Amino acid sequence: MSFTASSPPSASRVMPTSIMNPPSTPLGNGGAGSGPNSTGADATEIRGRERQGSFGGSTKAKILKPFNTANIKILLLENVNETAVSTLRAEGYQVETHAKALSEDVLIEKIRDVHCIGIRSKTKLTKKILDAAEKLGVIGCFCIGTNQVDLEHAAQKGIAVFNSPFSNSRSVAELVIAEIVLLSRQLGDRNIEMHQGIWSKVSANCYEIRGKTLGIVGYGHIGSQLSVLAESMGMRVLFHDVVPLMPLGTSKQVGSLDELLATSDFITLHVPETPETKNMIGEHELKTMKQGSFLINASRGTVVQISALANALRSGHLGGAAVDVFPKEPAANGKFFESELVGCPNTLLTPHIGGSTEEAQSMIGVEVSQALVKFINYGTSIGAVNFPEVDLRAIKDEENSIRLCYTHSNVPGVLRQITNILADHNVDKQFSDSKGKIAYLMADISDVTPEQIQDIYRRVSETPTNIVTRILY
Ligand SMILES: NC(=O)C1=CN([C@@H]2O[C@H](COP(=O)(O)OP(=O)(O)OC[C@H]3O[C@@H](n4cnc5c(N)ncnc54)[C@H](O)[C@@H]3O)[C@@H](O)[C@H]2O)C=CC1
Ligand SMILES: O=C(O)CCC(=O)C(=O)O
Repeated sequence: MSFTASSPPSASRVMPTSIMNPPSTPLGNGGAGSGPNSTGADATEIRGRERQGSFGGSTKAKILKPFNTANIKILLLENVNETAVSTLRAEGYQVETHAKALSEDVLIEKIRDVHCIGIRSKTKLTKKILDAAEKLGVIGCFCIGTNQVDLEHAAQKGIAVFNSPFSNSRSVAELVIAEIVLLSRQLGDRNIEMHQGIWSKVSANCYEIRGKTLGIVGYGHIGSQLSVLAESMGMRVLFHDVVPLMPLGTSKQVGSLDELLATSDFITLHVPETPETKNMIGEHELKTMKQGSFLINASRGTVVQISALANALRSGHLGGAAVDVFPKEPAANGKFFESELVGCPNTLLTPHIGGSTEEAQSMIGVEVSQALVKFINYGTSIGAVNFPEVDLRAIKDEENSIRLCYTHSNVPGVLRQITNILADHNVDKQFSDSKGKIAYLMADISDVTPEQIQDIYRRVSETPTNIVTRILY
């Protein structure tokens, strides 16, 4: 593709190369129809769309996008909600969907030439898989947890990762409330017996939850929502968290995990998967829990040692457990599930459905797909979990203005290089931030000719600290 002076007057155009190309990708490899003069079917569609941000007053904000959005390939796995599919297709992107997670081999093949991938909790985006991705610029986790992605490696490759921090929190909290009642009344076992034709009317060891103590481990979005719901049902709420947090209602933060375990009738886990939470609940912790108390895990499978839990249930030390997440989960519906917990007394097992409600999935689909569109079209990284968060006011709707998005190594001297490159241009506004080893700079530049755009692109992408350079216009 080449730049000519006769670019269409208001068609959105983007960087001189394909979107999120690796630094080594040569200029102009966008393929047929990807140049600024191309009249891709999406170009007219784009013009009518709502504009990002505003300048106030009557100044028109320019819609920035990759020039030919039909060239952008998005791979959505694990039955990502239709709201996401339609949002992304409405942008003109090519969207391929799969109901299941893919095997590693197939994923490596598929990820090679996509610019964006959307996953839920099953797809592991490891270093090996990320290294196979030649054009990947952004990952959408259509869930809360992001432990399935090698976040640091992604950042080092200039790949931003977005998630939905709280769209399914309420769904998880409601499931846990249901489980507290089910465990307390041994409903799982009664239900199994009835389906086997066994009538077993018992009240021994069945309790109301009113007045009982709920111990929440991890008082974040889910834990705190649960706290409110549990108190409204008459429970006393205690919690343990690594940071001091404002207790909601009459709940109380306790000094240690052991204190919480020793004083609660129900323990529920709502921590992320981290090195610190791996095997957080093992033999010692289960022994510390009260005789006849209950454990609920809807966080991540690695947080609980399954053998120790199975022993505590079979020995009768625990009165029951509800487990939604497992160290090894089948890749798809219909696949065989096995666990030492199968057959344990008063044990509710669910297939990682904490966040699986129509409401949550629909909200997640909208939230994450919008973040992806903003990153692809405008470079906005607000909300990214592994990336510096950068945004700028909308760019003025002027023919010759561009946005430079530069992901680079976070080392001294970079801004001096960029300032030198942009020294003779009119930089309207600029913002830069860093996170760990990488930094991200966004600059809006006006009054640039196509030749100058090429020159800026070339000089910035050739800086030794370059990770990814994009120019949106
Ligand atoms: N079963 C399911 O379908 C779902 C599971 N989840 C899981 O639940 C987890 C929690 O979700 P949110 O409440 O939204 O996360 P959050 O980030 O809002 O809260 C997590 C809390 O855990 C605390 N924490 C971290 N490490 C800790 C430690 N070692 N000890 C004690 N507290 C610690 C944090 O300080 C924070 O307050 C997610 O990371 C995800 O893995 C989330 C949604 C659905
Ligand atoms: O619904 C999913 O696939 C995953 C839910 C979950 O575990 C999360 O949001 O972290």
